[in-house]
Amino acid sequence: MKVGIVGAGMVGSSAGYALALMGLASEIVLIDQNAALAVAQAEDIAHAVPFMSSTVVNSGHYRDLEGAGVVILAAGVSQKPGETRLELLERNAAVFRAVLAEVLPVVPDAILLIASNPVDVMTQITTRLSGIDPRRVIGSGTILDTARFRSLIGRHLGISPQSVHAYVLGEHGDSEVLAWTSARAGSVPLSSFAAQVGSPLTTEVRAQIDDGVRNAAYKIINGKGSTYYGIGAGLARIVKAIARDQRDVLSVSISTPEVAGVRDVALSIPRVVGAEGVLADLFPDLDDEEYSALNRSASLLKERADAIAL
Ligand SMILES: NC(=O)C1=CN([C@@H]2O[C@H](COP(=O)(O)OP(=O)(O)OC[C@H]3O[C@@H](n4cnc5c(N)ncnc54)[C@H](O)[C@@H]3O)[C@@H](O)[C@H]2O)C=CC1
Ligand SMILES: CC(=O)C(=O)O
Repeated sequence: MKVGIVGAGMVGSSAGYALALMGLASEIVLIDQNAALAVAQAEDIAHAVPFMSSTVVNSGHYRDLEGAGVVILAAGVSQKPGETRLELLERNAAVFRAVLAEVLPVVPDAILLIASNPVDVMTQITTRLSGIDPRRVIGSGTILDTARFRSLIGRHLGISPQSVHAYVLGEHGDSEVLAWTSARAGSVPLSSFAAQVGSPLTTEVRAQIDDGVRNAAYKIINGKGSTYYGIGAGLARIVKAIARDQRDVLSVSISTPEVAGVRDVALSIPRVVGAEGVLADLFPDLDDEEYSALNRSASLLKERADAIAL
């Protein structure tokens, strides 16, 4: 599958690098308003290819997206230290208006995979502006938060994060909801597993993990300016599910008819992802506190998306 990437900065190039190393795309095209940056990133990534795969990596213009099955949208501004994702909204909405006007005429049938923040609202905006079936306009949503959650739980329990089945729901941002109630390790409920291995999930441990997940981006941005390796791999993981029609259950964001009592809102819940985009939505069992938190997250996102003029 040919994959287009619009925005060849840290996130777009990291996604391209991950895709190339994993051999998930036959061809990658990187596009950026800074054409020299796109050329340089494509060349650098192409030099990694002979070690790992046979992906053809190019830079190009919007017309070079023709034939792409997935287009990743990673253009726009990123957070400065202390800035929230939602504070980027007006600036990145303007970027998306310009970018979509170029992308849509060339690849009206491609699946759009959105990374730019605030990713849930950008997903809702893209759905509205494009008129594409909402199941084919996919935000990376909480795929990264879910990876952070699984990593910290795995570390606490002394097991691989791949044996942890837990999801972060709602906004990819401050109001996100760590779904503890439905979390499992292997097939065992998380608290039971934790007790059996002698590493109980005390209130203090849960609070530390919550902080580690919710505030990961702020800490990384303070330390090195931006985050990109994690989301680069996450975007490649979503492309893999699409390109190979894997029907993986991933926490991604799409515009959804109703979540936790809130209508027409883009946010993350676990969803089945395959060649046609999102094939099914899954609503995990939540306790009252988690449900209320998801309702608050959904309400906040809907309010922000409804307020933006297109
Ligand atoms: N969804 C997620 O989990 C994550 C999302 N992000 C978001 O991804 C976005 C990109 O972040 P970075 O790559 O670090 O930023 P960056 O500044 O390194 O790259 C952004 C690129 O977009 C390009 N661009 C801006 N306006 C454009 C336009 N109109 N047309 C074409 N290209 C344009 C810029 O020239 C720049 O190269 C940000 O919004 C950031 O917050 C970052 C990390 C994780
Ligand atoms: C920047 C961002 O959205 C993240 O790393 O979660």
